[in-house]
Amino acid sequence: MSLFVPPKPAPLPEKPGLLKRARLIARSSLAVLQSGSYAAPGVGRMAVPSVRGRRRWVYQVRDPACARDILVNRAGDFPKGELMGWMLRPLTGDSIFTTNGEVWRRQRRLVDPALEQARVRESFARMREAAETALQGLERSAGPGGAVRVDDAMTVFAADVIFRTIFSEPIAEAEAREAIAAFEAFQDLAYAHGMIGLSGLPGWLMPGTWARMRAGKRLRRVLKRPLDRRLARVAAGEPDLPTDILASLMASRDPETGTGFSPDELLDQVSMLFLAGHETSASGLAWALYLLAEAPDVQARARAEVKAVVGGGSIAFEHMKRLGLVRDVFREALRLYPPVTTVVRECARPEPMGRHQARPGDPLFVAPWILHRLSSVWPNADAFDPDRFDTPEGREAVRQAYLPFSLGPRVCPGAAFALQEATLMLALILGRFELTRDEAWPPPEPVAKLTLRSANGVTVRLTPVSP
Ligand code: HEM
Repeated sequence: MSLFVPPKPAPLPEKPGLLKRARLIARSSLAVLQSGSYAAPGVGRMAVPSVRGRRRWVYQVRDPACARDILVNRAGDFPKGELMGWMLRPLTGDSIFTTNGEVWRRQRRLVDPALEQARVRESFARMREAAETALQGLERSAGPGGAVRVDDAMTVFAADVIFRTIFSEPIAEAEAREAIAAFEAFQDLAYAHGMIGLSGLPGWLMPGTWARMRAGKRLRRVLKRPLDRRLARVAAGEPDLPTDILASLMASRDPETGTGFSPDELLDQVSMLFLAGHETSASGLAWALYLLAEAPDVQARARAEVKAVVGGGSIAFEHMKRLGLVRDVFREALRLYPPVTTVVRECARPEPMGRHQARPGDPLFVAPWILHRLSSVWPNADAFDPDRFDTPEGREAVRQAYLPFSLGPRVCPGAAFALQEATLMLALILGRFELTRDEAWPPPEPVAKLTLRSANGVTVRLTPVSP
């Protein structure tokens, strides 16, 4: 069986000048990652323009052992940088995503119970409602064999899932549009500001700083409405309140200090869950659908699995663990197209990085994008091969260099949630449609901002299949 090998983005031009480099990085952080090799582990570095006179280096970590040291073994020595906090603060406040030290540890202790396995199981029915709504939308936009922008459809779906599982209410269409538009404006500016910020330019001098703050506020307003409704119901002592992620966040008490989240902190955490939980899942799903459309053999086998497991009835939580191939399709999409292409940390003190000496404050780009494609670790690294997870070589490669959800103490607490929502959505789509390439659509152009997207969207033809 021949495997589908998606085209890799073009490598960086040989020795681009500083301005050209700045333009490439402002468009996509893949420019930093693509400057290194996909063949062998290593740590590279790239100069970025600096306004502070002294040359600034960004380190590109594509060595599995070094990545593990930074994220797992010595995580405390490589905190998140203030630049990321500044970039995201207008949307997520001082939430778990950007804090460090004791503040982060307390937040993590309070957030973990909201996303633990049992709660993910409880969320299944709400995820299925959102998936059914998304399917109806796909049916309407596809018609027979029509081309559909599946990246847009998956963004609305993932936003709806987050809304329903946090608040136990669907997101109204107008609110979804408002939230997604605000988020997109925010993400473009936040990314550009983060990259420009590497140069040391103060935020108040960057064009678009106010627009980023306004976009963050707009999105927070959408999320504050259902939060206020719930706080009012709790204050009124209403019985039978929903048991959902918000209820868990409100009830959470830090076992060490006995404190819970204040209403302002709740808004920060809810906004952070919206940011961390919808763009990433939407990105992974869109790439998975693209890969399935290009790999008819894998698609047919995955559809047969769905039919064998679910039969003609409604999909249930109990089916999830038997949808192994569908799940591996998603895991393989996360390998080739990790939604978080770069996990960014900084040095707290001088550190040897490969052949170089990094200085305190130097940014480290730990790169799932490259680690997942290292030809010295992954057999047939560039091919779409979901069966690899079932082979001894594949399992070894996963152990060494598979980190779509990061690793260590700051590993994504939403991983089980994301795998469940994606397996469910893919299974429902496979049961309802055959996916084929849209010949009018040029191959996708991966562009990494806060998450990995395709510059020209992801379009797939959907043809209804008989049940
Ligand atoms: C395919 C989907 C997802 C992917 C690929 C993903 C990936 C990641 C990665 C790589 C990180 C580490 C970022 C860093 O350290 O800089 C992270 C952190 C995080 N993710 Fe996810 N994520 C996904 C879905 C979700 C979902 C659905 C939720 C919540 C419902 C979530 C909540 C979080 C939170 C709260 C953090 C911060 C953890 C901390 O710093 O302690 N993620 N995610």
